[in-house]
Amino acid sequence: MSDDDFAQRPTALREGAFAGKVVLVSGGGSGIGRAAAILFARLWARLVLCGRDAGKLESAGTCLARLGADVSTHAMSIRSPEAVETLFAEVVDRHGGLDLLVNNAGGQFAQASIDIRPKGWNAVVDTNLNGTFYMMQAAARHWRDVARPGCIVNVVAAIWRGMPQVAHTCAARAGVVFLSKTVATEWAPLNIRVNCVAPGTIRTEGFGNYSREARASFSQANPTLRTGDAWDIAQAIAYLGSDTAGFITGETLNVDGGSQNWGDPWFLGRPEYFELNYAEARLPENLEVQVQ
Ligand SMILES: CCC/C=C/C(=O)SCCNC(=O)CCNC(=O)[C@H](O)C(C)(C)COP(=O)([O-])OP(=O)([O-])OC[C@H]1O[C@@H](n2cnc3c(N)ncnc32)[C@H](O)[C@@H]1OP(=O)([O-])[O-]
Ligand SMILES: NC(=O)C1=CN([C@@H]2O[C@H](COP(=O)(O)OP(=O)(O)OC[C@H]3O[C@@H](n4cnc5c(N)ncnc54)[C@H](OP(=O)(O)O)[C@@H]3O)[C@@H](O)[C@H]2O)C=CC1
Repeated sequence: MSDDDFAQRPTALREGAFAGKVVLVSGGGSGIGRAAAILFARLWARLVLCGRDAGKLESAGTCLARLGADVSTHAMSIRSPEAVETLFAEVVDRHGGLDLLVNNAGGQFAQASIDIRPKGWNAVVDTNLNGTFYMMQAAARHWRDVARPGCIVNVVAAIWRGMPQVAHTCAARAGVVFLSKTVATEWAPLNIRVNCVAPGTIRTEGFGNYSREARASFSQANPTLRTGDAWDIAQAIAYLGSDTAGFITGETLNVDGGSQNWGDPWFLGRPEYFELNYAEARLPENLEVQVQ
């Protein structure tokens, strides 16, 4: 899907639903974050994008400005608590405050958990769990200090049956889900809602990090036997971030084509051990009798 497609795709959300609201999307330069930013621009939000790669952010910023959005871009890493603090100071300075934080930045590399080294484990947990927490905490402190309501949507993953070959990200995303449930209660008195969206396999630029075999498994990893696209996730994010979802907090919305129930994505390809061969399967003797 291209920017132009996302600028045209139908959406259930009301035009102007985010008029006057400031929305911060981390990882807004590509994939799901970029699609979400385009949707928010179409709903009249003012936008803040952050990510590490200034070039990606600039390109997304140009696209959003073309759609008429007031947008600022900030090259930084969510892994640095100091950079997060600076980001929020810049947002307040430039936009006067924040209404919705979309924690979409994240990622991982595929590796058997038995081989993951401490630096790699820490890099993934630091981005997906710690970085997400720094952003959530900075947003909550801002809303507490200015006595205004706020809303957070965290993009996690469909972790419910484990994620073989990306154990680090599975552990980190599980952390974010339960962190979200926890602070949804703690921060309710501050009028802050906190929810998650759990994507299944969604074809984005991020797929380029995986082998052809892995990508083939992604497209058959749910009962619909296809991948989702960034617009599917963008709409779920916008719904949970909107006033329409005002009575929803501490929830995780799965947008996964049913992968919770059936399907197995393999980030390095399916190991031979898991290749099923019903024709040659040996049946237990008593079952053999019933079958005859
Ligand atoms: C559910 C369906 C599908 C889901 C799809 C998506 O999510 S798509 C969307 C998601 N998009 C993405 O996932 C985008 C890509 N992912 C990222 O950018 C990740 O955030 C990151 C953590 C890999 C980069 O963090 P960073 O900048 O800190 O990385 P760094 O380069 O400095 O490495 C630090 C250490 O990590 C280790 N290590 C790293 N790579 C590999 C590897 N291939 N192999 C083995 N190990 C690897 C290594 O120990 C390395 O240290 P070393 O040995 O080099 O001294
Ligand atoms: N596509 C899929 O199938 C699924 C995706 N997800 C998750 O959805 C989110 C979006 O992924 P997707 O759009 O597919 O892939 P992308 O790789 O396009 O998006 C990841 C984004 O995160 C940003 N990012 C990564 N690390 C940091 C950091 N330390 N600080 C700031 N920004 C960072 C990247 O920007 P930059 O490079 O500029 O830093 C990039 O824009 C990710 O969290 C991903 O893991 C979850 C399940 C499935």
